[in-house]
Amino acid sequence: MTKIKICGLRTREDILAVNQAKPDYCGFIIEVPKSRRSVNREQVKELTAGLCREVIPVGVFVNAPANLPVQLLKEGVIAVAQLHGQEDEAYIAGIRERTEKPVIKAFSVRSAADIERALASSADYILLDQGDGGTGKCFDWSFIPEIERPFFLAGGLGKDNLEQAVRSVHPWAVDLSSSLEINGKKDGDRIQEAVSIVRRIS
Ligand SMILES: O=C(O)c1ccccc1NCC(=O)[C@H](O)[C@H](O)COP(=O)(O)O
Repeated sequence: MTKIKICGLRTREDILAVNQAKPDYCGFIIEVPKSRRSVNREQVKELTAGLCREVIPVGVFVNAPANLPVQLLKEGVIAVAQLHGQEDEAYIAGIRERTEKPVIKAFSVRSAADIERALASSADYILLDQGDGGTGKCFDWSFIPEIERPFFLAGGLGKDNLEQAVRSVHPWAVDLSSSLEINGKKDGDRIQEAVSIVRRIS
């Protein structure tokens, strides 16, 4: 069954919405000043405290000092670290050794070579995305070959292309953010609709 991650949660209303819709994962953009979805470590602690147990909390980081994801993983505030910057193999290895928790490494796809680079990653999961993350835009899925390892597909996914993405690209998980927002805020009905689409077709 294809898994679904809802990313960029910021408020208690967002938590109530995912508790109801029950995606497999939810994501928090943590201390990324350039993102309007950024939350600080205290906020993410408060938010995840209200999260139901079935939904796995993922911390999304961009070139953060490694102590930030390590501390939050060790405290159990997040269960998975998603690295969305230029973190290298040594950084990934360090987090895994220090925490024994899973790591998702995101790659921006502009060519088939970017996919090759992603496939060589030692991370537990790779995430194929457009641009810097949270852009609401798709990349060209025709770059994606048959992939044996589990991967997240992200970038511009929404109700109009979710079914096509699952059926044609066969990702292990889909990751959505922008299309689930109205005026910059997550919308509970859109979250529910996206989860229902994925549950129905997988
Ligand atoms: O969402 C952000 O603002 C963001 C900022 C910096 C790094 C990553 C970010 N988002 C990561 C995600 O996992 C998004 O869900 C993913 O890129 C898909 O986004 P969208 O195209 O908006 O559905």
